[in-house]
Amino acid sequence: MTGGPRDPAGRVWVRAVLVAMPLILFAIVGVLAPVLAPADPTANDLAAGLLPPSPEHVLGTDQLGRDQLSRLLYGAQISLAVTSAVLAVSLTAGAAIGAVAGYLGGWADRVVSRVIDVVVSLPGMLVALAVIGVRGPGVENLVLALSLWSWAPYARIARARVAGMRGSPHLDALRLLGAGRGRVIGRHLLPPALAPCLVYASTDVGTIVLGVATLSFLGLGVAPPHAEWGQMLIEGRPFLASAWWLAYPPGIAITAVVFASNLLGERLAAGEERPSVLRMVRPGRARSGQTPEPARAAVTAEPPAPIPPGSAHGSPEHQTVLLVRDLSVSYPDRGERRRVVAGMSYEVRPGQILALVGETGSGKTTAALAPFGLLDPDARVTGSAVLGTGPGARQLVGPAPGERRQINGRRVGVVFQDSAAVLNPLRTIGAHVDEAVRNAGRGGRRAATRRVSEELLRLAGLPDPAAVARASPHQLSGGMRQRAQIAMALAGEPELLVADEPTSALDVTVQAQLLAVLARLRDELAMSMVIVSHDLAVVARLADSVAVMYAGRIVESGPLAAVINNCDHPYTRGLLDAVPRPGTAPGTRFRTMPGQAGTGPDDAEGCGFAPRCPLATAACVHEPPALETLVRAAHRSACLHHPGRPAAAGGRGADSC
Ligand SMILES: Nc1ncnc2c1ncn2[C@@H]1O[C@H](COP(=O)(O)OP(=O)(O)OP(=O)(O)O)[C@@H](O)[C@H]1O
Repeated sequence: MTGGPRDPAGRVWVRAVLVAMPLILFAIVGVLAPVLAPADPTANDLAAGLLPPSPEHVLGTDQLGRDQLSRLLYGAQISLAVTSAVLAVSLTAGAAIGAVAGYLGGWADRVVSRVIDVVVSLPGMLVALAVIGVRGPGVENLVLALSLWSWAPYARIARARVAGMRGSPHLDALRLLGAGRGRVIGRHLLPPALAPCLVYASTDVGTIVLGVATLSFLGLGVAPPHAEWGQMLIEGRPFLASAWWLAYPPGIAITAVVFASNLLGERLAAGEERPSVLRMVRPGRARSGQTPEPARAAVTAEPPAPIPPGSAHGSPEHQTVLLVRDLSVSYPDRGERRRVVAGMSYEVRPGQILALVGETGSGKTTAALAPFGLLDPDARVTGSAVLGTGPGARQLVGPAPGERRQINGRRVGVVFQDSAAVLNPLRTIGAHVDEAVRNAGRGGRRAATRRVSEELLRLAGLPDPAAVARASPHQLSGGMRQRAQIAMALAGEPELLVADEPTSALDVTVQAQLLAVLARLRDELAMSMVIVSHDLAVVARLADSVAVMYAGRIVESGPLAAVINNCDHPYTRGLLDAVPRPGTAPGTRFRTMPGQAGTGPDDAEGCGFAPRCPLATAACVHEPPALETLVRAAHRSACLHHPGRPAAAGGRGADSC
């Protein structure tokens, strides 16, 4: 006989059933009350009033001689009936309203979201009191009153779930196949939205049972002589000292149902909200193993052949996570517009890191953030930037703010240089990450959201996520704050992470640790990244490909090894000379580039770097150099002389890297 491995899933179920036992009993007793009750719960027998528990009356009798056990069992039936009715109304209405709003987006979504916010923020019991005050007590009015404030959380959950799926390739494919709105919502969006709603419902059972009991306790719920737990409590209250069996059994029943409901909800929510960032580590996307190595070349400037959104480019060499073409950015300047980035094209392939490097003011940050609408509002962005390929591809230049919200924080995560400016000093790190999780549509109840946040903090390399979540930003070091930012950026399971100078404010050791975290995310999650840095040493440790920028243009681009070992452009040469290398003798002076950094792509008629270039000739001043392919197709450089191309006519191979 072989002992099979223990089944953890089975144990989880056993525990869930044990936790839910009071609820299961509540349901069974509620349904079978007429069979189980030994007596009529409304039959008076004044001669047998206030009898203590005995074999004849297991839970004693009340002051009217009614059998307490029978009243408790029938009380379960009433609570169960009202709770079921309220749940049916609020879950159906809430999930439907939320799903439609999440699907439609735009103003309909905004209006519904505001209404949900208002309803959720109202004290539920006050709403119920107002409704019953207007319509009078009774079971129907009780159901109406409780449903009126119970639907909103379901609507919020369903809305978030559906909004998160709105831009998915799956839905785009359905639309392309001609599926109508009703079918898309009913068949494809509601079922996944119902799952978290049902989890929430398990907790809501306790809230509703408590609501029914409270309203009956106040004389506004189920009217006497019907047995109801809240009513039994108020009837037993004057006898707490002399006849404990009147108030204690209904009190214990209410407490048990509420506790069981909350515990079950938490348990189910833990499974429901487990972060699927971890699920991203799947064979098809992991870099390690036998998966096909994505094409190394990740940067190109020509030909500008945009992949239109919706077209299917299935082969790996055509797959891009981000495809930017002819990107230009200008700002208003003394009545005119001044370009700070001009005609820039780059692309990021799956699981690859592209580094944008250059001196300060060269336009790296602008080029990296422009596709995502993260520049100042007065920036004018033109060109094309397509996120993803196939049916899920999205044109990023020019969409409405609502559409952007579906991309930023979800499909794209951003890490900024100054974590102190990003993090609110008055909020804990956990609150920041929780918010990012909720914004990404992956929030659940508070504890479940926090569990997701802690997983994300762990993923970002923070060893004690629970303690970090409780800390304020000022209690963390710069490196830890950057990791917290990374955790926030990962909340939406992004396809692309954009990191703007993520390590520049850190000391060398911490810098190395953070680079290791980013490399691990790339390697383990096959995450694509755009890293902005002025530091070629940083880039050399992390990037798969590099685009060197000068005065708003790419001057050299290609795979990391090609650019670092066989650089062509004199500007790249200058940047490399400024990097300290291992083994350099102490006291060695590093070469610095003469002159001022270029300020913009339109400031010079010819090559922007010519005024500082040791190789510049008259032609350079008048002729703007194109980004040309060197020896290998992916390696390009914009220099008339091409010193790095050994065989080129006029080339000066000796001066190359
Ligand atoms: N809001 C703005 N209004 C006007 N010009 C701007 C604005 N933001 C950036 N610029 C200009 O755009 C150019 C590129 O700036 P960007 O921040 O992209 O450079 P960078 O290479 O990332 O430099 P750094 O490393 O210093 O951030 C600079 O000349 C800068 O002055």
